Amino acid sequence: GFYLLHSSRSALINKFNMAVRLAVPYSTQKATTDFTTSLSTMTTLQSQKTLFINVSSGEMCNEVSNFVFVKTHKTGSTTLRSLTCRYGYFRNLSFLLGKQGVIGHLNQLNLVWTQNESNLLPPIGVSVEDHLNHRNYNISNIHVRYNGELIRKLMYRASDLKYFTILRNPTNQWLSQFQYFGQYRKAGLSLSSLPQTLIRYLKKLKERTGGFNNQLRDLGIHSSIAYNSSWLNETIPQIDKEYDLVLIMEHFDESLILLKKLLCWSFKDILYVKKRQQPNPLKINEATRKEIQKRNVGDEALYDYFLKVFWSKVEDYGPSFQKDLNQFRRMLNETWHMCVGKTVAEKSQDNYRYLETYVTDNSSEFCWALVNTNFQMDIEIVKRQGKTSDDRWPGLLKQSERKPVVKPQRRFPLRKGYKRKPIH
Ligand SMILES: Nc1ncnc2c1ncn2[C@@H]1O[C@H](COP(=O)(O)OS(=O)(=O)O)[C@@H](OP(=O)(O)O)[C@H]1O
Repeated sequence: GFYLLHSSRSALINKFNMAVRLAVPYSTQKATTDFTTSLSTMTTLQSQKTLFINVSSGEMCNEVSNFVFVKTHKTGSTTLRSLTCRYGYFRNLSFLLGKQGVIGHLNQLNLVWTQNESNLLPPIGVSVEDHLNHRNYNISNIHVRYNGELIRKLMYRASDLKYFTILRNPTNQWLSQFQYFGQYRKAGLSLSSLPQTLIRYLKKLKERTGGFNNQLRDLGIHSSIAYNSSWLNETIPQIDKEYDLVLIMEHFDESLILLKKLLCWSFKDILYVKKRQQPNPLKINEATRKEIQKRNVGDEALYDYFLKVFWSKVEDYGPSFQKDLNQFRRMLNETWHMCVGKTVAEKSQDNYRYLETYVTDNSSEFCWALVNTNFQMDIEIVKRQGKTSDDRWPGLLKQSERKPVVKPQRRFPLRKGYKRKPIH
């Protein structure tokens, strides 16, 4: 795992002591070893670039702050996006964002980018009218059908960006989208009888319809490839070359340990609260699953391939993987108790769409950003990049707590009956 240098670590690391002491502020070193204090000192660290040492290999690495996260649909991507937003928000980094949409998703990268016009929000420090300078973004993490060439034109340090995305078991991904986006309603089906009626609906679908192979599509691959096995066999290894890491939703925490290593981030950077979780996910029988699988052939091949790549990366990580994972999970648990107050199921028509979490009273700005109720932090990010209004903002913010005024605190109140456990 990666640790900030600490003087009591091995002789190998002591070799680098001098260099790291020069590069890393003392408060940052302390932050990694004392998690509770680290949260309260978080806001003082925002603009510091941090140099870490990889304890297992003794290698030094530089924190990566320029990256492209290709956001797929219904794959845990809002959770992943939320932590990447937090990372960039506290470091004053610029996000590639569209002018339209409540939080800047572009969906299709149909770029309007001329001297007179741009459909992007400017990066920090650039005016809204300076259209040709709507580029040099540090982070791309919105929904946008991937087009590497186009994205690279817009990003800062395009040659050394890190790329990652996330995939999910394709049947569960399809079910999640079918339910969440209300596609069952458009199909004339009711949610309560879906487990029984879905199979009939699937069998009647015309070939190549029904919103299958969406993960391939989000990665910018034309749907015709999904049904052609020789093209698939050629295309998937090419996708592999484009990405430094493909996370797997079913192994979310493990994936984040790999991401932390790739980006040379701290444990604190990868902490998260689950977003967009449906309280009543569909449960279907094996025969229905098979019908979905048959149509999702492209996504199935994609997922199988990257699941293998994922496990080989875990193996390459070495024996400290389990220890790091355990440490991370302890921190997740502690953070949850510290930051999360109530959880509410948000309803839309006949469906409870997702669970929304709210911060505890008097919590810190870190907790506010971690919990990110109703996209509050995303809204601050688009505002910071020149978006002045959106009809949906008041509606989103209405139910949520206001952004707290932050006073650094040493300790945070715990829920009644919860005992704080040491992290190490
Ligand atoms: N950490 C973690 N681990 C496991 N699963 C997780 C996690 N975070 C989100 N989720 C599940 O991801 C689904 C939401 O995906 P997205 O955020 O990508 O949806 S969206 O396309 O942005 O609307 C949604 O799946 P369903 O509940 O099946 O719909 C979430 O429950």
